[in-house]
Amino acid sequence: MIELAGISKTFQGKQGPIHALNNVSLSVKKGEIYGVIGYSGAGKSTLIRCVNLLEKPDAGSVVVKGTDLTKLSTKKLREARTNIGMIFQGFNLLKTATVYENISIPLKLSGFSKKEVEERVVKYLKIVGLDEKYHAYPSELSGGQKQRVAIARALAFEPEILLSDEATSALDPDTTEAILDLLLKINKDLGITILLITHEMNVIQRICDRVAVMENGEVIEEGTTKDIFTSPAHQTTKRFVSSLFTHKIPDDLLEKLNQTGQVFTLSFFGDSSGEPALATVTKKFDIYPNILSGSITHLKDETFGQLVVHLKGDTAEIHKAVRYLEKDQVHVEGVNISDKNKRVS
Ligand SMILES: Nc1ncnc2c1ncn2[C@@H]1O[C@H](COP(=O)(O)OP(=O)(O)OP(=O)(O)O)[C@@H](O)[C@H]1O
Repeated sequence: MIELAGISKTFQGKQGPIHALNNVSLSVKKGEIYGVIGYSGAGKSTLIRCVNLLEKPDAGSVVVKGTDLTKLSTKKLREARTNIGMIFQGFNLLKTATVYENISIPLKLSGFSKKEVEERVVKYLKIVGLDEKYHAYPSELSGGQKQRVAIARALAFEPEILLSDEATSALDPDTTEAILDLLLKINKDLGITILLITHEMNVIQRICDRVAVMENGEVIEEGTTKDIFTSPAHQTTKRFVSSLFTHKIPDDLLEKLNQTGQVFTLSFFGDSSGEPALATVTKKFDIYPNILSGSITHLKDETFGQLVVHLKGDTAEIHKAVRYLEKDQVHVEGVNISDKNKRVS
């Protein structure tokens, strides 16, 4: 649906050139929710703005539904953009216009008939759950309600793609949850493909099918949300995952425990989260587990649990137990002495 290939973008800053994007490629499939995560300055905003050419890349192609947008005339690009809605952290609503007008004005300007405009405003305000606020001004709405208006405005053009630029970053945790639920509903019920950028791992955890991690203008890791959570490879990805699972084991305890066995992080997915895997290996092998920390949460469609355990016993028995767990769909990662001082993820 969206194919970015070799995208580079350099800005001329006061202190010299800033390489905001350096040869970035990624591919978003039809119907999925794809998240790009990174710390401030990683290049996320520049990247998402390249998808609808609000930012023109210096190099690379932006192919949306088979058409390279960088090759289009201004007129054709304007048409192509109507298929790509966008929502922003700051909502970008007209302050002096009502909720109704915020949605209807862009439609009128695009040439829709009065009847069509009315039908669409009613339909999409209902979908975002704001059909009682037609005549309110943005100043009379909460942050979550403003974002709902912005989402209705984007949906009113009936796009196949929705770009979300930190849409929940200015919202409190409960409102964030509600807006993420709305994005899931839009994706599922209307079949809209969503590409979002965020610096919050809980956004990825809750709604994304796949994720790219960005740093210094580059994609440093990419995969399904499940893979990124169970086996993050890059240090930055590990930091993002551990921001949700803070199993911090004190240094001296870790050192002591590793003298009588080994400490592991066990990650469970889906059905395996409900199985007593640890109890089974304890019966089968000559090991004694001690649970140091644990948590369970939901990824988009699956349950994801983590346990940090100390397995006490003979090295050979521990290895057999680990192999058994791995066969049982449990992802096992050792927490070594060299990992102390780091959060376990
Ligand atoms: N118009 C611009 N002119 C000059 N430099 C820019 C411009 N836009 C972005 N940059 C620089 O490009 C780099 C990437 O910025 P970008 O906003 O894409 O990052 P980001 O990951 O979205 O960060 P944040 O989460 O803080 O918005 C930064 O160093 C930024 O200062």
